[in-house]
Amino acid sequence: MHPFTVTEENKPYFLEADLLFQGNFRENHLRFLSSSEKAVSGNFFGKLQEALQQPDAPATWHSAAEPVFTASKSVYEELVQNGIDFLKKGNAEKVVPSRCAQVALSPHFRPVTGFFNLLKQYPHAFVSLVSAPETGTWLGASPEILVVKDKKNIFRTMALAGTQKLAAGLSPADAIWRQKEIEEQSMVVRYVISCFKKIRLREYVETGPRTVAAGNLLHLRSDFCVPLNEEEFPNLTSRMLHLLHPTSAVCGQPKEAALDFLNAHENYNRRYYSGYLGPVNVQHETAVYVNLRCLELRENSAILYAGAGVTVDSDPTKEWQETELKMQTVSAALQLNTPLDDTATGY
Ligand SMILES: C=C(O[C@@H]1C=C(C(=O)O)C=C[C@H]1O)C(=O)O
Repeated sequence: MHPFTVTEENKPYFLEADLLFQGNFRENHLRFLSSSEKAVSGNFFGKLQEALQQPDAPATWHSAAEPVFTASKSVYEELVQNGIDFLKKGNAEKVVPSRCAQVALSPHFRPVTGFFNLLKQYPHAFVSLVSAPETGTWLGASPEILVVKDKKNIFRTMALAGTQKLAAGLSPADAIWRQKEIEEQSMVVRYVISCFKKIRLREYVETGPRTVAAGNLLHLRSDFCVPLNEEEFPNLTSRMLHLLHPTSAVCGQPKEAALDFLNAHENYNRRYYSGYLGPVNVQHETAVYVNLRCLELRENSAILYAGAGVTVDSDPTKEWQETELKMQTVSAALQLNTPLDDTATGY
């Protein structure tokens, strides 16, 4: 779990796994990787079932004490307008201002049920629930790969940007994009290629952009893949991870100028939102995702986070609406009074 920017309050944490299971949540469908894991799992699943069967027992999770600075519509629109003015002066090409909003939690809320709700609704997303004393508790359904290295030693990353609402009755293939979104996404493509260039890697395969659905939204996505040759490019995955983060999809372009703008104007702590998370070197696979479409749990509330790519052609009210739509992705997890549904848990 890695924050957007590393500071005294926001540190990266490597959380070591005690248990890895693959398959359906129901124990008879699980495949354990070792007998010791099976023993640990008995205890883990027993406690989990118990907690889920007693929805009125007091719920506890790790909750951070950081102050919360939410932005109203007018404050966020002003931030976007500041971003547009900053870009018009020629300081940068793109900035990604973000904000958070706080919503009350139902006393029946259970993080694990929220996790399963997200899993059911977004079968193609990276659905995660992380709870640790150091990070607090985060729940999310990310559509965006930062770096992947699969079992076949293929490296992958993507350029995801440009957002529109998925209209009822239409499929992603019917989407029509404006120049603003096409340019915004092509900046992310150029940024990914510039990272490959920094390490003199020319053998990547680029496909797209094509329209993809992520919950109620559509994005433009280009995919990059590199068959890994460890001799020529040792540690490519970790080198690319450090070069890519924060990408121009969540920060802006050029990176330093965009970061300066965000540090000076965003006026809140992103914490782990737009940082990254995911399994590292688990069974020879690494899958690190950008921490987007996420919420953070506090004692009696949830903090929703979202941002929007701003270029000189942006309209502050439309960018506000975009952040509202992005927040809806994960707030879907907050309708949590439904009992655990077995059919929702296969992955
Ligand atoms: C910044 C976010 O999303 C990113 C920004 C996008 C955009 O500006 O169109 C689209 C997808 C993500 O790369 C977010 O979800 O908070």
